[in-house]
Amino acid sequence: MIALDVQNVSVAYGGGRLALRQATLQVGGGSVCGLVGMNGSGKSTLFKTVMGFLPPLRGSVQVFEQPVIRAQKAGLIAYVPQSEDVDWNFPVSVREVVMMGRQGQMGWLRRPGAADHQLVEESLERVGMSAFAGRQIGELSGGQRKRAFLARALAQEGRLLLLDEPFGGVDVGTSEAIIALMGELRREGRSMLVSTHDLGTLETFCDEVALIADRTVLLYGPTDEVLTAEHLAHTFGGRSPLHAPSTAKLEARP
Ligand SMILES: Nc1ncnc2c1ncn2[C@@H]1O[C@H](COP(=O)(O)OP(=O)(O)OP(=O)(O)O)[C@@H](O)[C@H]1O
Repeated sequence: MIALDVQNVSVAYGGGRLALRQATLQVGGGSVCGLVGMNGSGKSTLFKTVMGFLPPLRGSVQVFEQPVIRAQKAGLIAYVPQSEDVDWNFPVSVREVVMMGRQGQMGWLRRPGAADHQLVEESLERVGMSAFAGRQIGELSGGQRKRAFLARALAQEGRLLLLDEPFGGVDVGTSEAIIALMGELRREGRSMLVSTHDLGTLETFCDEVALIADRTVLLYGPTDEVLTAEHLAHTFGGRSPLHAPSTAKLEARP
């Protein structure tokens, strides 16, 4: 089954110029897909579109064969935002952030039950943040902040995880811990779309890679087919698209 199916999606912020132009991308069920491109190429916009924050002007987005809004309501999509997109002064503790991951499942009026509390503690434990659970989120290091939001995504139990630059501003140890966690999640059958500038580690954790430049997806498919010097030169040289995404089109996995 295809976890994420983005077809010819165009998006603009506030009716301005297009921030995504006819982007097409698929992520296979149970796969980890790296999303690679320069600053301003459209990675965060793609995440926001898949989250349903930005409605496409054209094209369609489906998550596990459901429209985004329905997939969102069903709690299928978990999002780990870029650190820049979080208000770190917000007066909330790490534990409270992680509990926010349960909100969709609880509904707005229900209070968390024992199972919710247990899942929050397990998620904190899994990312090594139990000792920091009571801390205000602004009082964390860069790596701890990433871990806190990863724990929120775990608590949510989403089947598709969107990780926007999980390695930004973290040390080698934290990067390795995040990669190990992604491996565990993949073995659990979760699918991931992971934006990163860290080209060196892509091959270690990605089944698939999507290259994005000038606000559209140039190419996506199996890591070894996509991640060539020539393709990367096109992506980072800002030149025109190589060829249609279908050349390295993903085979659907069971
Ligand atoms: N809130 C916004 N309002 C208007 N335009 C925006 C907004 N956010 C991003 N854009 C524009 O949309 C395009 C894609 O930006 P986006 O933030 O998706 O890139 P990115 O690949 O995530 O970049 P980075 O690697 O720097 O995070 C850019 O041209 C950018 O200037």
